[in-house]
Amino acid sequence: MVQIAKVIVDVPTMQTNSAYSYLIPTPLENELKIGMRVVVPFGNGNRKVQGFVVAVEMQVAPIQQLKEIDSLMDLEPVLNQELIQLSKWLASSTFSFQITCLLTMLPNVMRAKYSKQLKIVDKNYQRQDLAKILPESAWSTFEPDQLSKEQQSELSKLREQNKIEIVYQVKNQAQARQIFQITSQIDAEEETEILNSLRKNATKLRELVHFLAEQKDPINQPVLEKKLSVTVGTIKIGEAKGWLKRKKVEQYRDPYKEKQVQTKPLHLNGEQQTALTSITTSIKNRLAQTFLLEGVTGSGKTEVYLQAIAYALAQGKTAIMLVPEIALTPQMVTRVKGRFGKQVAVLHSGLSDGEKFDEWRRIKRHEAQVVVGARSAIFAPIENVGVIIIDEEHETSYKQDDTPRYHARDVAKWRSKFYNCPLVLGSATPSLESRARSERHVYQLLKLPDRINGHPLPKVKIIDMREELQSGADQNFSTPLLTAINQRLQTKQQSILMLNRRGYSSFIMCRDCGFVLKCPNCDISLTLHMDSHSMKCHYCGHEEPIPQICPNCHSRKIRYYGTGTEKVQQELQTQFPNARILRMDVDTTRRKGAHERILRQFGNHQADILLGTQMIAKGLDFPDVTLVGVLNADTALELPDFRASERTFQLLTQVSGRAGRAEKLGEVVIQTFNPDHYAIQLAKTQNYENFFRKEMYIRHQGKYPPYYFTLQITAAHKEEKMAAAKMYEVLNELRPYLSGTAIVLGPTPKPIARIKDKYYYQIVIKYKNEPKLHAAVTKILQESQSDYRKGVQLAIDAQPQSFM
Ligand SMILES: Nc1ncnc2c1ncn2[C@@H]1O[C@H](COP(=O)(O)OP(=O)(O)OP(=O)(O)O)[C@@H](O)[C@H]1O
Ligand SMILES: [Zn+2]
Ligand SMILES: [Zn+2]
Repeated sequence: MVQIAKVIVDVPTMQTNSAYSYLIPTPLENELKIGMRVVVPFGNGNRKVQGFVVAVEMQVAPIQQLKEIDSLMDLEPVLNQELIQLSKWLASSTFSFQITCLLTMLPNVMRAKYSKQLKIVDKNYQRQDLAKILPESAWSTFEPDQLSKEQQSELSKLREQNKIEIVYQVKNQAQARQIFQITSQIDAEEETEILNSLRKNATKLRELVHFLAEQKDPINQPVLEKKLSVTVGTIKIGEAKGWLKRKKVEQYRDPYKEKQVQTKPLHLNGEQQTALTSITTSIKNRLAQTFLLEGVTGSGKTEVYLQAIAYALAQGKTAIMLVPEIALTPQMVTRVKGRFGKQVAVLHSGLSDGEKFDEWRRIKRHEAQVVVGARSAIFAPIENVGVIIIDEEHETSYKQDDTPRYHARDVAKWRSKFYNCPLVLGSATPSLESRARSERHVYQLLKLPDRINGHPLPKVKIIDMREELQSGADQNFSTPLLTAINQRLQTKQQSILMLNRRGYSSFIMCRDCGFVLKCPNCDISLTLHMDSHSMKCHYCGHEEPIPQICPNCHSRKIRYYGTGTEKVQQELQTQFPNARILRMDVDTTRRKGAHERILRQFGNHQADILLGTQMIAKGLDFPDVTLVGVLNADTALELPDFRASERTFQLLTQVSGRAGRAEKLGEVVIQTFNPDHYAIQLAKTQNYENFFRKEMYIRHQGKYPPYYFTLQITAAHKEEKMAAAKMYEVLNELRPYLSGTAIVLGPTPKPIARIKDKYYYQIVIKYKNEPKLHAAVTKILQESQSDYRKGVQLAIDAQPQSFM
């Protein structure tokens, strides 16, 4: 019998979902664990590649010669058994490779080529002893694959005993920042004695002694320095006299170190209480139930989440809470941290790699019990989960648009089953899929139909821009909107204005020949940006100077068309010279912390108007905002997509919900060229239930989700005919496996047929029940590996968010 490790290898050009067997070298037999990364020889040339150990088995000595594990990349598992199991399911359900899924679950620093260091973490463990195993010179650029198996084994044991660890050297941030922690060595009795021995005018020393006599808990040196305004010198005297002990401790980078205001649970209203009780009952009874919490904007969903988390913690469990990408996170993080303080770990894309890694380690070491984060936080290495919450569950950002193309909701469901804990999906405008599932009692529907304290929903006015323009109004601002803004300025209330297009104007056109300046790499017009004085492509980032004469006919009559946030800001300022305007879009929030700053300024009344793209539509809770204006409600409606109405309704309802959340009444003005469209009409009354029924009818007619499942397959190539040919080939291969009830759309070019100099062709399959489809597509995926060399990229998206 021999010990065999099953390893999923990382070979990008030859990916497979099956694990390879490797012999475990004797010195590593006890140290190699499932979930560690290893270096193994692979292929004929015995090239060294990294891989994940996913199983360890005893086998009768195999007939063919097995290769040996080369070395351990980790001294401890980086993924636990649950996550390894999850990766397998994820690979299958998203048609991707297991290695891609495993890597997706790790923080960036562990994926990239950062250098590693060996650190002693147990202060009782001696440097000399470690030096016996490995010379100190090898600690700072620690490369496990350069070591003998015996050395690796020894180090692994030390890690297990928590004496050492591997740290990653993150650019310009020393890994694991160290600070001194101070522990008092004196008590009240000694205080008098010591004070008597000190000179009267040694004020600082006396203060220090007095402080130490009362301070029982360890305190960080910087905090102490500030508190007593003493110098390091004074503290060192204290150390020399034996009044205190100083010890180096690791300080995590804390992106939210500013003091959080501690908040207490609010007294719930009846509906909140009913919803909470359903959830806590599931937590208590360990039921993997999915709840859909449908509550109008401002109905207090967040408070229900917080109390459900509190309940889970009280039961000795942990919690995961997902929030949509970054825009919403600052306010939400503040609210969760305000309730649970240090127990919270935050994971989202706004953090640096180092910060994310620190938070990830805190979770892994069970130092954090609540994880709040964006999509990928669903892979947090947290255990013993008691409740999972997905706020704004309808948000598209929960679906990753690159491999693995997973939806966080599906991963959450898997983990909820694994831990037998409830999953709570919350929204004022649930996705049609989720709402339909609650109709069939797959999910349990919980409703919060009213705003807190009986505050009414804001009054919504729909403005027909066709009429407005005929009566000579401004392009961007109707008379009623201008009047409403003016009123707010007079009464010192705040306004939020949304325009779903950034930049200055959406395109430029020659009035003589109709020429529109397009991106050379994509089938899309370039957007004018005044602040950078350039034309930019929002798809590939291409940038070029603003043309003064038409490149086509050399006419000088080049005009700007369409409006972006930049131009509106300028016009708004002209209309209201004294108004203080903040702009929030991708361009103004590129820098780290910019989001937080803009929102803080608005919250502090340093501005009257917050103007932005859809980024400002969700989650914001500012009591003095009484006006919300939507400058153009039609941008989403015009897209050739089956979800266009759903997106429009959701966006309008969400953004309307920002108005009148506290005592003062709210008003919403929506400008549109399609005032009769049902998505806009129903957003007027914010009647989700009516919208749901109407939209379900239309989806049923069109055979779209949630009545049908969908699968999108896309081929990309530099040459259009190659992309098209591949799609026809795929379709021919699939046909025999499809039943007569499946509907195939395409092959067709994508609505934007060319992006970044590649042509895209797609097919969409709509189906109800196709038992052979999964296997057939998996096979096509495996075979497509060989197309890589021909430059054809195949992408498979199960249940895509749109067909665009
Ligand atoms: N039981 C309660 N008593 C008093 N105030 C409450 C209660 N529950 C929530 N609130 C307050 O009401 C406001 C709206 O609540 P919250 O932000 O949780 O609503 P929401 O449903 O999550 O909103 P949205 O979906 O619009 O983001 C908040 O300021 C919150 O502090
Ligand atoms: Zn021209
Ligand atoms: Zn482009």
